[in-house]
Amino acid sequence: MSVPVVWTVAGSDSGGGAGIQADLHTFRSLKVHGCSVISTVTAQNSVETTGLFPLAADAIRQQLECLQQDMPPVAIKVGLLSNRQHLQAVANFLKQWPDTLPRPFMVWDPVVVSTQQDQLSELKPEHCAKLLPLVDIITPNLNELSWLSGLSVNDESSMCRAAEQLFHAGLPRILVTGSDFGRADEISDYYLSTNEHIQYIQQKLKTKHSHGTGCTLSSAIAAVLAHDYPLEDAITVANAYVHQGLLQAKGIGRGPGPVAHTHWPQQIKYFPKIETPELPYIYGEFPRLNQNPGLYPVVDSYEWIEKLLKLGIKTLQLRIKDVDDPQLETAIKKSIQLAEQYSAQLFINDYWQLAIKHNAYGVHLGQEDLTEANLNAIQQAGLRLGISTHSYTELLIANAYKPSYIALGHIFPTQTKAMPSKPQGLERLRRYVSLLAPTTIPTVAIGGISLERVATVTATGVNGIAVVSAITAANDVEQAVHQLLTAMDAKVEVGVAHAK
Ligand SMILES: Cc1ncc(COP(=O)(O)OP(=O)(O)O)c(N)n1
Ligand SMILES: Cc1nc(C(=O)O)sc1CCOP(=O)(O)O
Ligand SMILES: [Mg+2]
Repeated sequence: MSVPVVWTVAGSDSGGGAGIQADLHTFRSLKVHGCSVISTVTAQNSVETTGLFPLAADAIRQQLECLQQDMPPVAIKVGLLSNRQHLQAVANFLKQWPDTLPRPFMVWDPVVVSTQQDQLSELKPEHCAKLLPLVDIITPNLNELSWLSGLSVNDESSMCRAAEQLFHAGLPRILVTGSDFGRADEISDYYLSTNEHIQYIQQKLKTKHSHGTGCTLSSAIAAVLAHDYPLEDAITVANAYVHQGLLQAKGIGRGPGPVAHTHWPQQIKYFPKIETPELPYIYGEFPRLNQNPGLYPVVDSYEWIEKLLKLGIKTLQLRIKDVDDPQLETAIKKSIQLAEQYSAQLFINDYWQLAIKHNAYGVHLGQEDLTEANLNAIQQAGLRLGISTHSYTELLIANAYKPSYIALGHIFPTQTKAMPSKPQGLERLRRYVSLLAPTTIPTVAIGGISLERVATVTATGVNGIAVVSAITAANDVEQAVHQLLTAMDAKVEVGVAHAK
């Protein structure tokens, strides 16, 4: 597989902790090929900056043009631009991006002042208006946001006002980094666009070795995006990469040492808590499953439920998509009663009120349902809860509710449902399964899983495999169930189950 190319346009930090050096370390750790366009050479150590040597704007232009001829990027991170001419050179280059090349994703970290509080740039906020409409996201800290917007920012509402001002200037999105707004223990990055507000929250760390965090975060966002993750996941993984780097940072030099650069974050303890204003808060956890899901058919009628229970299936889902079906409540009620007789784990998709009313074993909800459904009521009624996820970000949101299982989809292309996200593939499934392992919450893979694919999916360590068409489109259902179970090496006898 080819390695994605990412560029950084930034200053050189002779101390090796920030700027171009931090960006290239990040790119290497996150497995992209990094190209570097140097804007300024700084004489800098961990204590002070003693010299700034901005290159001529023409040197920046030539580096950019030379790279474009041969190594076009998937994403570009822009850091230190020392003056108006630098900014103009980058803006002109982007404006003339040829239609023949895919447009790269642009991340701009507007660096003005160093960690040691040295002024690094002569840029004025009014110069920045030229670049704002050409980038996809900027990643300022609170001081930089204040500087850019000309507004004082000291709480969430002034932060949102400052962001609005930049949106009016043509900026589409912003990630405001490292804000605590007076909280003692937690620190947040806020992602804001005209219609979204996501907060990435971490425990505050005591380390002083945080040199290069802003550069590292923005270059990590560019690197993860280049691997074709959605933006909210690029931010999630970049946030975890920086948190891991802060925890592992060793002091080098007498001042603040550099963030450590290791590898793609793999442990859930490094990942942020994610909140949005719409997501409900609930305390406690949902009941555990009686057994791992194993083969988990998802079907749309009572008749299917009955057939599968008789074949020995122990975890299954009733997913009726016709809201006007006059038999809806009857089908749900009868399915719940029959599954109970077979001691099976039946999940009702979507209709959580009916599931509570008829005392179902569990409910399955999608991410968008989390904001609508009454999770407290489901929990109080003692029902299990399964939650769908399609990304790192959704997985972390689901995990915070301590559900009975977490579904990971869609793994392969599926004909059964129109999906807004891309198929995740086995490599991401493996990453998610191992990320969730310490939580002991069972995982279920779904989407495009056919008999031929079952063995490789099982090998990821996932605890359940949910299928629709592999069963409902089979000519011989009993044989399909038998083959799927055999492929999963499930120790369930087929065709002999009886109600208790
Ligand atoms: C096991 C399992 N995983 C995912 C889904 C999808 O649920 P949802 O996101 O609620 O979408 P719909 O099924 O309602 O279209 C599922 N049903 N089961
Ligand atoms: C209902 C559903 N939910 C998905 C998700 O990823 O959330 S994929 C999916 C369809 C699964 O059907 P099949 O096994 O026929 O591909
Ligand atoms: Mg649903």
